[in-house]
Amino acid sequence: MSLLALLFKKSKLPIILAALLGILTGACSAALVAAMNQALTSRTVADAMPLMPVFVGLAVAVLVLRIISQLQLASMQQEALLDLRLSLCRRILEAPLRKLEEAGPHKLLAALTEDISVINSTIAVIPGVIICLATLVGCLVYLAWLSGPLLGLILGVIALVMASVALPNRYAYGQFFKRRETHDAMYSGFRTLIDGSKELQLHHARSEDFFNRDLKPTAEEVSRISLTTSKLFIITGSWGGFMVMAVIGFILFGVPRFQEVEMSTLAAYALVVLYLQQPLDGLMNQWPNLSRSHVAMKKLEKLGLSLEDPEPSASDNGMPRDFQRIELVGLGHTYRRELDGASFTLGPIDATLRRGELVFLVGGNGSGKTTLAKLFTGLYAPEQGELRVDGVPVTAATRRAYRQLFSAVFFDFHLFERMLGLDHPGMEDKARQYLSRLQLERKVRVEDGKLSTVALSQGQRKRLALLTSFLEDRPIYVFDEWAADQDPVFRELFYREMLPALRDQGKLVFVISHDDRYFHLADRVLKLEAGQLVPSSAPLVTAVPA
Ligand SMILES: Nc1ncnc2c1ncn2[C@@H]1O[C@H](COP(=O)(O)OP(=O)(O)OP(=O)(O)O)[C@@H](O)[C@H]1O
Repeated sequence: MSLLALLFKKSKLPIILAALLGILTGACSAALVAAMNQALTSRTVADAMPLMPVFVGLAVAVLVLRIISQLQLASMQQEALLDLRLSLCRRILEAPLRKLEEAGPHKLLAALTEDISVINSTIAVIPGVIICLATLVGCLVYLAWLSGPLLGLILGVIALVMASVALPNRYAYGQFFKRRETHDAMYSGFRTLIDGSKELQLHHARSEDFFNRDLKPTAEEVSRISLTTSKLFIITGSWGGFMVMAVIGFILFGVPRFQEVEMSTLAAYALVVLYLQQPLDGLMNQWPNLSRSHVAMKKLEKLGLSLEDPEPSASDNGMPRDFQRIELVGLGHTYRRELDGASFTLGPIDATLRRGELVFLVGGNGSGKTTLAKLFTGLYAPEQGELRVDGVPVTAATRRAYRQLFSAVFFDFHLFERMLGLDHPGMEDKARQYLSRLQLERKVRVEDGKLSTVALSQGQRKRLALLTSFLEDRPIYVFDEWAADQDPVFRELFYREMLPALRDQGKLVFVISHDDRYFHLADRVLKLEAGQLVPSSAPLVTAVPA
């Protein structure tokens, strides 16, 4: 969808109003040039004098209309930009996790910053473009009134001029695409620069290698393409200016060869074309912006983050919180790597998990535990099989509601400073109790629904993530190697007290673990090997169920 179409869809009335004002401005501009022409072709100065009030009136009308239409579009521009930004953020919030993982954080970051700012700068020029177009049309109507056949000739020449700049502009559009792709690579470099700062600072040769072979070439490529397109637009812009002169030359010296025209008509034509130079220049100068925004829109669409109105999302409610069992029926997922064609397949997995159960999921690195947890929690839509809650299948329409049954702390968890969505009465008191139980009360305070700090050790941050998860009070808990970076005291607390306490509250507790010292505490142990459930040799296993 083009930017203009999108804007029109989002704010029809302001756009129509601004366009009408722009058209009126263009019409007055054309009338102004007609008045100038009439004054210039008057036989005496006295003959021209009655035109003065018309001229002044039109000049003031153009001024006032231009200001009103620009102001109108300026406020619409900010509204539209805010709308675009927020709808992109909402798109990301609602996009399937797999899609976001496939895109990668650098591409999302580039979309949020680069594409949105390009679209913003284009919205900023739209008022000018509308006025230029309206002036152009108004002047053409005036030319048609002066002489129809002559207008036909002029339009032919203008079409030739447009064709001569269309090809280089097309090439520039391709270059914009290339530059935008290189931007993604540059953002990926920026992420490495920030996320890998410890590793880069500890190894000078690595840091130099990264700078010279990764970062610098992509930054240079972006700069090279930008320079090429800038040069191209400078040349086509100047060429356009030259062609206006060529058209005037054609009017003055070429047209009389083809047909008989009065010199006064030719002079009027030359004057109008000269007057048109400004809007034509304006249009030519805005061309790069329009092309870049088109590329940005295409890029957003490619990411699957089209800015059109999102589908109405399913309600968060509608899943019975008092369910008794969740069934995993032939559940499967495959990761495919485009580069080398390698793939990993999890499943088909069949299992039944019940409320009030403490289930451990174990297996070697890369056996598919986290992937299974993502399928189980509804973060991934199953490619194969389905989930059932008390026998009722989870569908695309109910998946979001299904996810609200879960509280999870993944291995790569994110800790929010604010207790988002948890402002129920007594929350802060409860949080303080958990803080003391997790021995964090001297490090962190909870005030106004906010943690006083999250700048803590990794183990402490994970304890805070656990606290948030307890406050959520959901019927199902998923912990992905939570205890991996805890000291022995907290491991004991976690496995021997906290998990059984959750189970005793009737929660379904699903724990990914490598801590074989605690496997015997589970009601059941599910074991994964190369994406398949296999019988587990861990103690106290009550068979892998179907
Ligand atoms: N986002 C992803 N894109 C592509 N492949 C992935 C992705 N995540 C995991 N994989 C592949 O899927 C396989 C299973 O990964 P998963 O993270 O589920 O294993 P795991 O059992 O949790 O491993 P670990 O114990 O190391 O955390 C891995 O071999 C990996 O190659």
